[in-house]
Amino acid sequence: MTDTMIRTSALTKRFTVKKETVEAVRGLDLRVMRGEMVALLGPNGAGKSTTLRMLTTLLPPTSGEAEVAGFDVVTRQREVRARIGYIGQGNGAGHSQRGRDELISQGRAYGLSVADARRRAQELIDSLDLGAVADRVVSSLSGGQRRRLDIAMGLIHAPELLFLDEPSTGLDPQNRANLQEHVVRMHAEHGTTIVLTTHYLDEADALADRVIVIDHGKLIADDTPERLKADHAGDRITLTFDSEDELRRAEGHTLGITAARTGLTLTLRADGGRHLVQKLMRGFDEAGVHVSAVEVARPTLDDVFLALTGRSLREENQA
Ligand SMILES: Nc1ncnc2c1ncn2[C@@H]1O[C@H](COP(=O)(O)OP(=O)(O)OP(=O)(O)O)[C@@H](O)[C@H]1O
Repeated sequence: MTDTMIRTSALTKRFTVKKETVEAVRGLDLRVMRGEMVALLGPNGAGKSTTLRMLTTLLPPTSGEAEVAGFDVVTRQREVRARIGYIGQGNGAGHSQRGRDELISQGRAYGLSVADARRRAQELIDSLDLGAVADRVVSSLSGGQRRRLDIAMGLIHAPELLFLDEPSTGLDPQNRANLQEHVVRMHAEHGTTIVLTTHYLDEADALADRVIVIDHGKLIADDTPERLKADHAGDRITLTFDSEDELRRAEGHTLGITAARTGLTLTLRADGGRHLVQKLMRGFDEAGVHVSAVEVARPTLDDVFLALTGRSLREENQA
């Protein structure tokens, strides 16, 4: 058994549409170890889905290599598929069957005996808290319940590696928190390696041991959420003023730090925010500038994302 669960080397995918070539993934070198929980992040069109599709054998690479659980994704597709679970967006469970029957059929499709499929379905119903809904038809379940059933479907054959493509998209905050709790539990109880993509950076921060950021098909950062925040984004200092005039005068006393302006608010980014605020306030005092509110916030992964890609994932979501 290999300790490296995913290894890619110069993995590349080009699409040609009407004589135009799109380089969706450009020479990606990745490594994910057994038992890790890794978040793959990137703006829209960065190449996340294409990468996942290559790793799950659904799409052949144009060049480069990828191995999953020690097997080449091109020449050993069957072995790879037997070891992975893939939960895409809105696929998985159908509508007309009861949840439990969907699970059992899925288990049978993976070659489990009826008895094993039943046993495994029951285990997943218990561990994903699906007891109350397993005997209802899938079409009657809530979004959060459906998502948990999708996850159970992806886990029926006890995969070593689970790909979760935007697991909580479309869920309300409560269901999202609940789903996260289940993912954490699955990971802890079974040691399943998990690779997830998400548009919620707080989710990546809460769940992932490691965050891999890709943009324009290339890897641009790969580290723990803590180190990414420490390395790529300073504290955020927000200063609010009572009037345009106060704000304009304050702009001349920001110690040379660039300040972004929104309405009557200035936002500055710098390391050591608390210490800096004291210095700024002394400067404002001396200049007779009145500040009506001051806030210092530690950086979030969204700040890191903005620093790395020049785009905010939050803004993209709202767009
Ligand atoms: N089948 C295809 N044919 C042509 N171009 C494609 C195809 N699939 C993806 N692309 C292009 O490849 C690039 C990467 O797309 P991909 O779907 O991998 O991005 P993503 O990071 O998953 O984006 P999102 O967050 O929007 O899902 C995009 O420019 C996309 O338009």
